[in-house]
Amino acid sequence: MHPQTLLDLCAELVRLTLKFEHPADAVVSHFFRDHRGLGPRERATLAETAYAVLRKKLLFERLALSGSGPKERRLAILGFSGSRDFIKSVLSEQEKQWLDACDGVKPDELLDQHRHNLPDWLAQPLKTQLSDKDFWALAESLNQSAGLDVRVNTLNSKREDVQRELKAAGITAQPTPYCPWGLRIADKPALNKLDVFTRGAIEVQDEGSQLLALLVEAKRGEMVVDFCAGAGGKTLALGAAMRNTGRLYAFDTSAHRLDALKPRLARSGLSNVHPAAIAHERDERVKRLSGKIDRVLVDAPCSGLGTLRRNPDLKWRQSAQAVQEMAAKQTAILDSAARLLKSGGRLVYATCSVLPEENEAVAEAFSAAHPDFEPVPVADLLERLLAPPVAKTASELCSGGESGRNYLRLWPHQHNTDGFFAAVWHKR
Ligand SMILES: C[S@@+](CC[C@H](N)C(=O)[O-])C[C@H]1O[C@@H](n2cnc3c(N)ncnc32)[C@H](O)[C@@H]1O
Repeated sequence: MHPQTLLDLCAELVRLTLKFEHPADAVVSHFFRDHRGLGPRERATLAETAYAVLRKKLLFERLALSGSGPKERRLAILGFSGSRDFIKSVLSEQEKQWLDACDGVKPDELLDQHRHNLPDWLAQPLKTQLSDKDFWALAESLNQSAGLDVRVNTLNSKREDVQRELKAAGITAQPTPYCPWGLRIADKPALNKLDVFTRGAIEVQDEGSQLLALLVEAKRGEMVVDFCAGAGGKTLALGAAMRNTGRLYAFDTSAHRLDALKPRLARSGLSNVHPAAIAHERDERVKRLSGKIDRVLVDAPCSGLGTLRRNPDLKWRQSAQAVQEMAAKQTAILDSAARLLKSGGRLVYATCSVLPEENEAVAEAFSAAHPDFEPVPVADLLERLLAPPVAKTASELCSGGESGRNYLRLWPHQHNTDGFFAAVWHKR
């Protein structure tokens, strides 16, 4: 494809994603369906350019002020994911001079917002939680793309065997640093055609997500509920931990998301999973199981702001008000899901948000309102669940409470996972 045509397409895709009418990944997929002739490299350039603009929107809009021509073209030039020489081959003299001037701008000449590229309502609570050094490290890491982790299906495979099999296919994979089920894959190759994938030995899943499922510690023969199961990333991990025994209910209000679980279940070899679409968190099905369940995972709907490496558009599509509304929803879901537990059972509340409003605040309000639920320090659990030698460093994954051990708190810049939170209770 001629570079000029590619740049025009990049500008068009940037225009469409910046409308924020739909999630960026949906806009990109739709665009590719409308342009079927695009090759894999062109698709990669287009998607990465649009994502680069979403990541650095504030900086690029500031730099674009001094250019000329359509704004989306200027943004696409700044975010273009190919080489500078390639893009310059199609720019006018004026555009080249402007781009050189932009490349020459030094970070210390910029306002903070143009360096961190976060909306104020999000930057403020992050600055409150983190040291200055950590805040800037986080901002930097959120502007990188995420790595590729897989969870090995321990029902039918061993991690070291899968690692060897991937190596034979030319793919380098290392055990994830914390989770005993995970492999971190180098260079993000396509995995879905590999035998190891089609026969259900691996599922793509961030190490942080794997750790949330690990905290449930689901066991053989138990009754377990994955209350917000979605497409079942954690359901599959729980089912394997239960060794395909007992009963694992996968609830969600979205039948559409649960449908996406079905092919994954078929690959996994699990037959102990019972997906069920519920109308809302107080659905009859939930009431019927009240007091009967050993373990409940509430992987709550949230702002998703821990996943900005993958979904950079969320910082522009979410708002402080939406987060507040989300926190009310999370509280209602957690309250309702807790009723499922029998005494001695375990409740795990999790989000992929980095905001205390959706995390510690929800957990602390729940503890205060439910004296029959005893908070379990997550660091204690991890010391037992992680393999040595990382088990000794479990507290580095945690924060909250006087000892700093109460909650799981994963950060992209520290743990190389998405941002995650988890709180755990034991029902007395
Ligand atoms: C964070 S996602 C779940 C991701 C999933 N657990 C996984 O590992 O792939 C949250 C899910 O909660 C579901 N949800 C929203 N409101 C709900 C409710 N009131 N009761 C149950 N699920 C709900 C959403 O449809 C969404 O699938």
